Amino acid sequence: MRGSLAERILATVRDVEDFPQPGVTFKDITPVLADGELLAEAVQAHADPYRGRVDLVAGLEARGFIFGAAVAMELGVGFLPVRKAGKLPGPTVGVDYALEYGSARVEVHAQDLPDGARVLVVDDVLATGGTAAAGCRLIELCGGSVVAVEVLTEIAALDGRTLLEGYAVRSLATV
Ligand SMILES: O=P(O)(O)OC[C@H]1O[C@H](OP(=O)(O)OP(=O)(O)O)[C@H](O)[C@@H]1O
Ligand SMILES: Nc1ncnc2[nH]cnc12
Repeated sequence: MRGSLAERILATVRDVEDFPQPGVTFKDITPVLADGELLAEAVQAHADPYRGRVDLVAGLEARGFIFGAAVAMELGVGFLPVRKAGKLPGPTVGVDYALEYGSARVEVHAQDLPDGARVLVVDDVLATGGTAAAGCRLIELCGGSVVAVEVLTEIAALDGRTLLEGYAVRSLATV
């Protein structure tokens, strides 16, 4: 018998030990991308609660671009790439944040985010929550309002929801 969407996502995401550095168990979502049926179901599940409720989908680099752009198309709205530092030609607005393995900065083209836009933030993995929290802060700095944060997979032990307190966070599959 076919399992639930969450069970099938968890069975498909691949654990890679010691990547990108010793001690980290990396959640590799590429097998989900390779499964056309599961990918379509995941994108639809991400989009369903937000039909008519968002003006823009923001995807977090890099894997959030893949799911986010697909969700934006499913919702019939535009897509805003939230990029790592130095990738956008600008002018940009940016926020620094800490990662499970290092630190980083995310940036957007604020002129592509209309004032007051209702934004859905999409990524593949929620770990410490640093990336998603930085993305949410960035959208608010630019005058947008965050409707929710959608992730394919949440690593509950890393407690990402603490950094995202006050935001609606939904994960399709939690480990
Ligand atoms: O909740 P956090 O602890 O912030 O971690 C989650 C983030 O980490 C991964 O991206 P990564 O920074 O590895 O970048 P990449 O997608 O460009 O490889 C993942 O795709 C999320 O964006
Ligand atoms: N363990 C992990 N797997 C995949 N992406 C991550 N981002 C931060 N921690 C991660």
